[in-house]
Amino acid sequence: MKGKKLLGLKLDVPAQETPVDKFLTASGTFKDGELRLNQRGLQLISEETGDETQSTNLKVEDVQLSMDDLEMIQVIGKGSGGVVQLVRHKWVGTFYALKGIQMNIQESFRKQIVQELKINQATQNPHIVLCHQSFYHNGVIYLVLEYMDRGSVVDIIKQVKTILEPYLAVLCKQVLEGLLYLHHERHVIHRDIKPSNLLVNHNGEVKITDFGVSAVLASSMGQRDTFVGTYNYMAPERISGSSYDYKSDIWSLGLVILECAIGRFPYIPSEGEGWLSFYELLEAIVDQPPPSAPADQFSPEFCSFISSWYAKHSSLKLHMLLPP
Ligand SMILES: Nc1ncnc2c1ncn2[C@@H]1O[C@H](COP(=O)(O)OP(=O)(O)OP(=O)(O)O)[C@@H](O)[C@H]1O
Repeated sequence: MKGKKLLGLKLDVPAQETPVDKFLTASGTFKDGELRLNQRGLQLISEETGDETQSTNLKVEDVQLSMDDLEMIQVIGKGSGGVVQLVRHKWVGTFYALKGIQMNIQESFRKQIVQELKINQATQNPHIVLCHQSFYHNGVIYLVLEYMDRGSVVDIIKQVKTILEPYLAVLCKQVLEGLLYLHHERHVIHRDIKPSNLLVNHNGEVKITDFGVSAVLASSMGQRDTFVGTYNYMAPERISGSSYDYKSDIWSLGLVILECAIGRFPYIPSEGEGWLSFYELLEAIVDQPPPSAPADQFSPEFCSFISSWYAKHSSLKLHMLLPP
């Protein structure tokens, strides 16, 4: 492997895992400064003294959910952190996606996850999957997420093989609006834009999920088996260890859009035999010219959109990509 530019690649060997109970109080609570996470959810300790008799118009999401309130319907997905299940609120009938994250990881990552949960729950935008609540139960942190009933873009590609340009324009616009919100209003980089993190519902709405928490999990897992899936869509500057910023999310989205158009991951190994190693793929992303849309299959506008995206991902501003 040539790998000159990969010198900065960081592959942290996970430190010895510490048992979960080391970070719990006797009542089964995570505490990190002002933040507390237990079966009753994520709370700021200073908020607990508030006058709880004030709220008159409670919605189900305003009442802290626990495992007892939820009926498991079926498993709908599995990620590196754990399983995602479709659940129904027993009394109200609302459906949610319940995502479990195993907390048998290092304390520093656990703390980061709790911090990220706080940002997640404060994030409200039509193009970001809503995280209603979170709670801790038997060694697992559960996120109660808005249920996206058409699954992810991975499921859509499996069904339709390729997505036509007009639909791609709609998908792209919605994801860009979500990113615009994350970057400009929340000042966070998603870090893990990929097809399985773009979810769709029956109204045709596309929403970004998994910001923050999944990036922490990805770094906590280092080179475990999930590493490949997580890093495929990384921008070259991230792989080579240079500083990266909001524009790295744009690179990843460009790759996803091209994948949706051509029906396969845009980088192909030169020998046609599959990647010899994961590092070969990383090297290709760093060294090879960025993939392009085949001119004989796509409109000139789409081809130029993709090539200008890659060419300028380090200098583009998000609003330049959005139609007026
Ligand atoms: N809110 C949701 N509504 C409907 N389905 C969901 C929801 N969240 C996740 N899923 C489904 O569960 C799958 C697994 O999601 P999860 O976020 O755990 O992992 P991932 O993004 O696929 O992979 P990784 O953990 O490596 O990032 C998704 O691909 C999607 O199909």
